[in-house]
Amino acid sequence: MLNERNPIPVVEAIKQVTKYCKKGETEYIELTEARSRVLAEDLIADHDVPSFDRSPYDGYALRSEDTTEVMKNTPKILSVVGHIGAGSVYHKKLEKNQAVRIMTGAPIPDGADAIIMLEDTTTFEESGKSFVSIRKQLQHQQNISFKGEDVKNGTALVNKGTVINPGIIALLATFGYAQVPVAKKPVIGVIATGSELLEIDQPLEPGKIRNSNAYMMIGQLQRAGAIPQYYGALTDNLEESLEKISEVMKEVDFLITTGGVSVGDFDLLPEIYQELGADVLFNKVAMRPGSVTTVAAVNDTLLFGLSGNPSACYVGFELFTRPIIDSFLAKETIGIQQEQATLAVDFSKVNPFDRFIRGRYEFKNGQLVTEPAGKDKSNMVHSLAMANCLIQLPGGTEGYKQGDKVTIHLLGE
Ligand SMILES: Nc1nc2c(c(=O)[nH]1)N[C@H]1C(S)=C(S)[C@@H](COP(=O)(O)OP(=O)(O)OC[C@H]3O[C@@H](n4cnc5c(N)ncnc54)[C@H](O)[C@@H]3O)O[C@H]1N2
Ligand code: MOO
Ligand SMILES: [Mg+2]
Repeated sequence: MLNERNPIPVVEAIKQVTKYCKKGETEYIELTEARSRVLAEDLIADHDVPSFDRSPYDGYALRSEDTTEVMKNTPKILSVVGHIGAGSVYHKKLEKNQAVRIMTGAPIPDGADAIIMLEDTTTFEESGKSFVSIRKQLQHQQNISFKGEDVKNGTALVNKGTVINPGIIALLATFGYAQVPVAKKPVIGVIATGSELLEIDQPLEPGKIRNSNAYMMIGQLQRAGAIPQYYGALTDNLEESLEKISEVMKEVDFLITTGGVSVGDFDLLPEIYQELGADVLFNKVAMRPGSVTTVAAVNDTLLFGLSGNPSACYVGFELFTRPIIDSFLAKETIGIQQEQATLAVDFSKVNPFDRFIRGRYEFKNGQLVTEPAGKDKSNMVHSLAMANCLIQLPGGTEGYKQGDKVTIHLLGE
């Protein structure tokens, strides 16, 4: 048990946490439920797409050699021997000077090697028979959508670990995935702590506040692709809290608590970790907000002791819990996307610790620019609502100036 608090660098803290990465199992779900889930197996084509040569136009299928004598003012007349739409097949072989009227998507009849568009033809009837007048010469294989031109059998299409988007859903449907193998979502318990907390349906009372962190984290967990399991708020009572946390740990893959990790008289988490015999990975990180963020492990179950201050809780989640979710889902990329952006305003507050400011980014004249989303104190909630990124300002002895290049962490909204 760590009693002293030695701040460790953020990257070191992330490294400590990711040692406990565990990969979840695979489950099969309906294709209609697959969007935003993580593909658990490589998607490899098991047939050509299209699986037959087909017409890209509404027109006539013909033998290009029958069009060699077509001149500008002397069209060629072909006998129309069939009529097929997409989904139908012309079963005979096309003979000399024959054509089949064909619609987009229909298979090229045997013997035909080109398609002429309807616009380049005139159809007429004579003695109860159909004919088409061809006004254009065609080349061998002209206007054919070839078997396998889109995807060749055996092509690796999408890697496992990729988040499924509507385009991938189109591929999965093309290859007949009625059930899709996806990474099972981790179940993550959420417990709020603090005798001051009211539930969201309770009226305010003197000295009390509504529990916003638990609901915020439920949203963050859903955004990250996990299943939140909310176990309510605990009052500052050691025995009851210890009992509840020990019980909940058995039901979840990971557990997050918010509040009670600092040095206050009612901050019970340090003692709870001790009672649990937990291995405390760190209890101070060289960052603002969230310096008191604590992560402990009981066997392979991580306990994320996030701060009670809303902004510190939010940042602690994004930096430390999100990578664990990504690795449980076996995502190709772990952690939220980082980019370089230009600071749009001065940020003069100096801090020896790295700062993660709730920010907004946008493109201006092709450049990514960013600025704080609102007031920056860790006990504030308002700026969280406006944030679409975290602006990382490395600790030091000087502030930052408008125009400085900074790293931003995109929250994925
Ligand atoms: N003497 C010191 N005091 C404090 C230190 C320190 O190093 N020395 N650290 C400060 C920092 S930094 C932070 S951050 C907070 C962390 O406090 P805890 O994680 O122990 O959280 P609590 O004390 O339980 O609550 C802090 C604050 O947040 C409010 N809170 C708690 N839970 C919720 C919730 N579910 N929804 C909304 N708001 C919540 C709570 O009412 C308090 O106002 O400690 C500083 N102090
Ligand atoms: O560093 Mo505390 O965790 O936000 O203000
Ligand atoms: Mg406290």
